[in-house]
Amino acid sequence: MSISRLVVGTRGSPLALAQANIVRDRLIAGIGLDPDQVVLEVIRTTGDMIQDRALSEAGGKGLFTKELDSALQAGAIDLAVHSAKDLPTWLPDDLTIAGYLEREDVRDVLIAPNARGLADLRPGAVVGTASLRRAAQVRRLRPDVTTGLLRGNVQTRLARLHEGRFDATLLASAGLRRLGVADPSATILELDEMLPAVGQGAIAITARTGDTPVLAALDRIICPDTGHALAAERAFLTVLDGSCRTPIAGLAQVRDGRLLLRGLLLALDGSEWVETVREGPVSDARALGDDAGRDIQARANPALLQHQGDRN
Ligand SMILES: NCc1[nH]cc(CCC(=O)O)c1CC(=O)O
Repeated sequence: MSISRLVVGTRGSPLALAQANIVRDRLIAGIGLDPDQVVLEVIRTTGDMIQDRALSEAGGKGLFTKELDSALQAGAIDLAVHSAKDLPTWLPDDLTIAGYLEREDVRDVLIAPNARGLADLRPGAVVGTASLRRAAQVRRLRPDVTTGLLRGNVQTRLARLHEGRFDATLLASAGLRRLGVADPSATILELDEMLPAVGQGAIAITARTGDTPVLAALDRIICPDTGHALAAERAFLTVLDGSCRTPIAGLAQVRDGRLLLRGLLLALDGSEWVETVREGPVSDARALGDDAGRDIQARANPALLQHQGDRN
């Protein structure tokens, strides 16, 4: 069965639209559709309407996906584009992750008008972020630094920072690149100081389970190595339950059929952490992730895991 029209569901934020347009361009080039055969359908999610609270207090990641899931289930869209980072570990049975585009830069960036890195922040600096993972890793290296809630889309956060309320903020390099933002105050953070979130830098595409024509079309634009990396990272996160109140970082990198996975769990204030590394063939991706999660579970101070299962 050949495809005559594809409806791509996306959130309406500038980053979401940029990502949906990347997928749309790939579909047009990859399966030879006319531009007018691939249309974007913008869907507002609950998460887009919450500006004042940390997401961890408002109910977690599913807030960005629920409405897109419903649109897929209702047949209003044929595929949905997500930041893999914001995709919950659990999906409804009738939906599936068709795959991921080739991953962008996975690293985080420090945006600080007066500092060239974490070590260079003034004593007692205030870093704005809504990410427990970023806050914990900043405080691991700089216990003197305090963190304050700064959320909203990328442009909002940059605007608040440059108003002078914070000394610095952290953003994903991938998002800045996709938005074409080149902030002169940006310094890339290396993986040893700031391990990214599971899925960071990857664009995920979901579709209906068993929708063969759509899944076959998506097969032609997805990146298998990113799929292996994400399988390991998501298995890792699933073991630890990825509670929004537990800072967790994880990154798998694939080279020549081998996968290297790093996982990290931290105390909220960065005073304690447990890390683990697994290496093996990509065919074992899920098992490596699972194993890494269990290793952290076994070695972590139980107090670090106490928020497990909090997610609703
Ligand atoms: N939670 C918001 C979000 N989801 C994905 C990205 C960046 C793009 C990516 O990681 O692929 C961002 C912004 C940020 O963290 O700076």
